[in-house]
Amino acid sequence: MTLPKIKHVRAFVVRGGGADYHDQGAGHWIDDHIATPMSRYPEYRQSRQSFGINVLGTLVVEIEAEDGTVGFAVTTGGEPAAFIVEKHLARFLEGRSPTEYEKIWDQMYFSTQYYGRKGLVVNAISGVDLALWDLLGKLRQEPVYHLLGGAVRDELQFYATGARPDVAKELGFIGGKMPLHHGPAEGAEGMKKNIAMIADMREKCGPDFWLMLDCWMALDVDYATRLAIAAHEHGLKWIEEAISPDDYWGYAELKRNVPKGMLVTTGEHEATRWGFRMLLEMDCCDIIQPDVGWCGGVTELLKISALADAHGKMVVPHGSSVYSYHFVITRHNSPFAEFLMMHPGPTEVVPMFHPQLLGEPVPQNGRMKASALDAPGFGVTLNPEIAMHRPYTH
Ligand SMILES: C[C@H](O)[C@H](O)CC(=O)C(=O)O
Ligand SMILES: [Mg+2]
Repeated sequence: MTLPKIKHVRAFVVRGGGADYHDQGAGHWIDDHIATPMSRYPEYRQSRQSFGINVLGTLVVEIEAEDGTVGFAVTTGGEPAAFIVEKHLARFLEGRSPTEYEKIWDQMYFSTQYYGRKGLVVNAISGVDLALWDLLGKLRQEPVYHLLGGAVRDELQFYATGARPDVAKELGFIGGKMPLHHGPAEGAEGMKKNIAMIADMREKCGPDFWLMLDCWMALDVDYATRLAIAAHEHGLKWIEEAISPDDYWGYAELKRNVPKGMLVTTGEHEATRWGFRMLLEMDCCDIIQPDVGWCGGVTELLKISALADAHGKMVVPHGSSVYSYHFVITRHNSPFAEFLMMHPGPTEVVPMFHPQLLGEPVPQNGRMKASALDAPGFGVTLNPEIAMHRPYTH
């Protein structure tokens, strides 16, 4: 079957939540004194928005085929990513068949390598790649997870990320990952408060519920080691992204230092097979957590995942809603998925990328049937009510 060629690629910017899930209103748990690498500066400690965590906004990529079918995806990257998509990447797609995703990825990556390799540029590449898979699914009238090899289980099971693991337990999730609030600059007092929070949640959640801690790159190896040892007493399952993603050596040391049975996880700010090869070969962690909207898209995640499998490691993607669900359901080494609680409390399950997507499935009682993913492509549509801005054209 010959598919119609790609006619046009467009990039838009959207504000207010969605794929840029840190772009929330005042009082949201996700912006409440969470430890970051910027916490060493008192003026940027109380709120992550104060240092610009939400400065970019969401990138929307649309890819239109000659027959009028449109594939789309959302990720972060905002206006600078829109520039890269329109002015640089679009040329590698227009006039080509959507089946050529390998060659297209290769050309996007190597043409931008002199200023790219990670971060924003790979965000932009990921957005294009996901929009391409969405288009391919829509043209073939199949969900993306069928194109990736089909489901290896009947349903997904989820842990929840948010400030209320106790509520997550009541909502049926298998575990709760909470944000760390105080970094090394807040000294012994901050450490005491961090431990008290874990102890309090253990008390509220009972002995068996998984409890995890997200440190968002805020710590150093010494602090992370002391925190892990103290948290072990309260049954912490994993310590996540404890130090800088550039410090592979530090992660290897931390993994050797943590108490037996505690897992070290990282990777949401890592990109491409080459970045993850560093984490895997240096034995930096037990679980890798690529974000499919940031690591290079589905095309790259398949390679990262195969590499992890060969190293006997799990892949539990970071957030990323349907883009993660369609992948996780197809892989044995992705036995569960993350659900980022975007309710401000967070006391209710709301769609992760609300309000940008329509038809976005959510877990019920911590689970989601594979059949919830059966619509063509990634199975979602762009909400026509959101204000989209196209800053560049080509
Ligand atoms: C809660 C974390 O600080 C961050 O906002 C989300 C994250 O890293 C995760 O879901 O993992
Ligand atoms: Mg994280």
